[in-house]
Amino acid sequence: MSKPFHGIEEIMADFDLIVIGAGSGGMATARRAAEYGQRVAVVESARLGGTCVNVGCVPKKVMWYAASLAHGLEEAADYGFDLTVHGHDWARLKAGRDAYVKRLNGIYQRNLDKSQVQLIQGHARFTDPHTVEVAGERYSAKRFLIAVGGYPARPSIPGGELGITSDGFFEMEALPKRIAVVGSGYIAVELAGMLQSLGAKVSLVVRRDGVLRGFDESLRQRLMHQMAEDGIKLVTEFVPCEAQQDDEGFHLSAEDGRALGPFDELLWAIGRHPATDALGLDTTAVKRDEKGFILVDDWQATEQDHIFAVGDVTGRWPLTPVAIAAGRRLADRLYGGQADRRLDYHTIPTVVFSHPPIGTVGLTEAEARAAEGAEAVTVYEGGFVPMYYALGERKPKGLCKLVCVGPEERVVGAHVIGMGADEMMQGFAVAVRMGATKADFDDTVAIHPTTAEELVTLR
Ligand SMILES: Cc1cc2nc3c(=O)[nH]c(=O)nc-3n(C[C@H](O)[C@H](O)[C@H](O)COP(=O)(O)OP(=O)(O)OC[C@H]3O[C@@H](n4cnc5c(N)ncnc54)[C@H](O)[C@@H]3O)c2cc1C
Ligand SMILES: NC(=O)c1ccc[n+]([C@@H]2O[C@H](COP(=O)([O-])OP(=O)(O)OC[C@H]3O[C@@H](n4cnc5c(N)ncnc54)[C@H](O)[C@@H]3O)[C@@H](O)[C@H]2O)c1
Repeated sequence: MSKPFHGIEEIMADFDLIVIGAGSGGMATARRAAEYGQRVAVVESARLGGTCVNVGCVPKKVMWYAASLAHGLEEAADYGFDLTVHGHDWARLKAGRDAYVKRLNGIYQRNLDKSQVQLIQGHARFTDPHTVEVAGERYSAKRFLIAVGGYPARPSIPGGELGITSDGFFEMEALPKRIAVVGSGYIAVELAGMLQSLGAKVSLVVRRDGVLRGFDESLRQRLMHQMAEDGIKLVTEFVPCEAQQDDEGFHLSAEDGRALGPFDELLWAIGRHPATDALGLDTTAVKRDEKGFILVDDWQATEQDHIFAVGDVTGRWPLTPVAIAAGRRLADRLYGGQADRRLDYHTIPTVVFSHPPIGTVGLTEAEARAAEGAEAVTVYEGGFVPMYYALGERKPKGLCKLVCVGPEERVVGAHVIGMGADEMMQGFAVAVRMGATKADFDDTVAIHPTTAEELVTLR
């Protein structure tokens, strides 16, 4: 099927654009390009929707809702409900979750059909800069988008192959009684919280002093405090050097000689690798960094002028809406006549679905001080207990913080941990992006009684 390729203008290619990977970034770009009248194909080796739909955001959020309900059941008595809970049916939850994901896979297929994007099923590999091979067939295109995402890492230590990763978490048929979650990023924190809330005894094993390095220090400390109160055992400064499994379960050994275990399950949540190894990139001019992430410029362009990359594979802000936004803007620029369109990677809001959740946008206090000088930074911070907890014993404390710079006190960072932080941050992100000052926040009339009002009443 492949045809000679002499340059973008004169070629006779099978497609205008071939997208490799039908995940968040790939699907969004393919459909947007097709809307502009391009002949588009998308190649996918697994299920439509990629990480987010199948083993990421979506099934994760279902589990977070389940965990939040578990907390809600505890608090129901404070509100007068006389409930007897007869345990939790993990298999039923998993079946419902799997069925929902399957429905989404179907919706993605229908969306491709509606957009007239051709789906090519199989693993794509470049055979030259203008051709990919999929299941023995060759396809050429004027342009390519690499949106292959990544996969969960395992440590290169003896026993690193034991246990599961986040992919395995979504296959678990039952709740383990005792589990070690190794890692300290988003995934470790989120999965540890869900497992604990649903009844597992969780040890969260981190290499350094705590979780979520890079997040604002106040949020990190508050979250670690709450995790401990909720019964999660945080094991710090533990650098695993070996994992073992015997009749009793899994065991972990650390470089300093400490040992942990036994556990019924061991979950590695230590980051993700880009899926670039088997892509045939050596037949192109596309460059990767030392970890395998594809190097792109501010326009998502690689070193090969007709090959672009978006999403996790670029190693920048590995979040679904970021992959989507970068991809859609790329299509607008290449096919929609919008020459300046590209994603601004500053001020990206994000949520950690912990218990309670974290919502954050912009600079942390430490980042602002480093960027602007300590004397230019003013910080407003306050703790609160959401009114929801007023009637009961359990009172998870929230915290919110505004990081401001300059005499005008422009808000460059907004950080919240507490009930509702997940839903409230989107709107505040708009304000921060627009350059709102502390006075703008103060001048905004509060909505009462809510958690969100804490951010406009900070003194
Ligand atoms: C447990 C977990 C929870 C998460 N929760 C959130 C969240 O709450 N919010 C959020 O914003 N983000 C979350 N993320 C991150 C989010 O899932 C990713 O940022 C997003 O999916 C990246 O999209 P992508 O298009 O870059 O890649 P992906 O979605 O990973 O899609 C890549 C696709 O390419 C396919 N592929 C790979 N190689 C080839 C090849 N050679 N040929 C053909 N197809 C190929 C893969 O099968 C895959 O379907 C989470 C991730 C995980 C793992
Ligand atoms: N709510 C969300 O939006 C959400 C949820 C989950 C994941 N994600 C995205 O997915 C990405 C990947 O998540 P992640 O949690 O896997 O990665 P991460 O990069 O956030 O965290 C990995 C952590 O593992 C630690 N680590 C690395 N090697 C280790 C080792 N050998 N032993 C012990 N610890 C080790 C690191 O210090 C790091 O803190 C995130 O960066 C995030 O962008 C987003």
